[in-house]
Amino acid sequence: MNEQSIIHVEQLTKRFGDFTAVDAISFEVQRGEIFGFLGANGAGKTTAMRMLCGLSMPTSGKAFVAGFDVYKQTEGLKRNIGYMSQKFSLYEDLTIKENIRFYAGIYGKSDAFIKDKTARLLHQLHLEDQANKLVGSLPPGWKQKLAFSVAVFHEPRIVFLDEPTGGVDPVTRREFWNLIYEAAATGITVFVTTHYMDEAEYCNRVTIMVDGRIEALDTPSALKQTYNASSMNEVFLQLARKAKRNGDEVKTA
Ligand SMILES: Nc1ncnc2c1ncn2[C@@H]1O[C@H](COP(=O)(O)OP(=O)(O)OP(=O)(O)O)[C@@H](O)[C@H]1O
Repeated sequence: MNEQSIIHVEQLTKRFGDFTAVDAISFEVQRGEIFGFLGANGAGKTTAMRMLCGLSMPTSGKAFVAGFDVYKQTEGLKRNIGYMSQKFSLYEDLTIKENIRFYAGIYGKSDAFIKDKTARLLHQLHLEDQANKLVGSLPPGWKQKLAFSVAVFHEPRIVFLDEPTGGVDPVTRREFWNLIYEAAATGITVFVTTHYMDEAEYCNRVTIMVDGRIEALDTPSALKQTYNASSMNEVFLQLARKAKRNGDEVKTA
């Protein structure tokens, strides 16, 4: 395992019965990288990410995240990562401040840490005047920015983002990516799945999954060169066209 890698994955596989959702994938992610995880619907992105977060047991293969073994050290793993999905939402009937306190409390942060960091966070998001407003009253883009900030509040070594910007407008998506860059600049590694190809261009390296396998992995510029494409969208279409799955298979859990 490379000294600098924060994620090390070797032949990682997940089967549901006879169906192989993730098929022997291998890769490394370096500390501080913004690592994009792309693929058509049903390619296996969420399944792979859930295994890396210690939420789903692999069928076979190896994976270490922040030095923790995803088979045996899931508690340590969960304490050292942040996670945000499109479906993850803050508690709408709690205020902004209460949400922050609730999630920070889960990670066992001290009162002094929570107080100081909350003040800095509200300032960064320009939400000082709204701290006591219910989250349910915020526009969707603000909820997403707040959800991201809460996911990295405990200063994890790596944050997993599963389609974090689904359904938000391009300006808000751009602002969201500024938050991602700020987090990466503090040394947090970012592992992000997205369907937006402009966002793929913002990543340091990008993986494209097709039918459970890693079909390509490189920097956006190297991928464009390899596939003789002018945009990541073109690269993606060339690869995703090979897919036989359509993502409509029934999810059982
Ligand atoms: N619990 C499960 N039981 C059976 N099949 C599953 C289960 N979870 C996922 N799958 C199947 O595994 C495949 C990969 O699904 P996954 O959700 O990982 O894809 P994805 O790349 O994240 O897709 P999307 O972009 O639509 O979220 C799909 O065919 C899906 O139907």
